[in-house]
Amino acid sequence: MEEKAKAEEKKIGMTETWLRKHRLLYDGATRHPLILSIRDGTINIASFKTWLAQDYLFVRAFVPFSASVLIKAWKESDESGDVEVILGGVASLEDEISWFKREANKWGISLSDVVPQQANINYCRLLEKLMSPEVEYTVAITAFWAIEAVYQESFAHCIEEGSKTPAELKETCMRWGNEGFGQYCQSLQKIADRRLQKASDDELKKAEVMLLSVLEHEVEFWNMSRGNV
Ligand SMILES: Cc1ncc(CO)c(N)n1
Repeated sequence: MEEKAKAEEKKIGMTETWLRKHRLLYDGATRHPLILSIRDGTINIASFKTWLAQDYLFVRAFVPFSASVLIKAWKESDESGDVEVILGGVASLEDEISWFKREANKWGISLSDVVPQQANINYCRLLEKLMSPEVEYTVAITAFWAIEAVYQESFAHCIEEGSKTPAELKETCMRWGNEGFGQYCQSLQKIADRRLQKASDDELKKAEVMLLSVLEHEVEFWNMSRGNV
């Protein structure tokens, strides 16, 4: 059966259909060894610091990307509520950047000296491609949702009952693992599903390929911290 029909029959969204189809890759992105090591308390702090420093650079690039999704929503969306949801995300990035600065300070990391690693450069390049006005809103919002959802699922796993996450890493996990962020991700997923339901086959294909690309970049991003293990 065609995927679109499958999604309609089971009354699940296109994004969920894709996550089931690409389960292995999704688990690779959300249950990475770095995340598992945070959860079981065996994390090497040097790995954490590498991730933190690299993610600060990523989030700086994520700001203009988020703004570009906001512009696409304003121009192309069939529902005005999308703008508010995305605006909420854009607005929270100022606090997020301040948090990265405080957290880096706590760990003795000088952010101005951080050099982006290849996986980070590659991921930021993908964000830049997505900022192009030629990229459809449906494709961009699918990527936006996936990027946020991977962090939500990953860090929520570290604060679940039974996890042995070290106390000094709990705040980091709460940042993306908290319920509010989870609800925000669900709002993004709903928008993506609504758009994908109306999308052409060509757009659907592009969005699915983009989802896979995001997941692959997320795995590579976590892998950067392996240099310290
Ligand atoms: C690499 C990466 N993916 C997703 C997020 C969530 O915004 C982040 N901060 N960094």
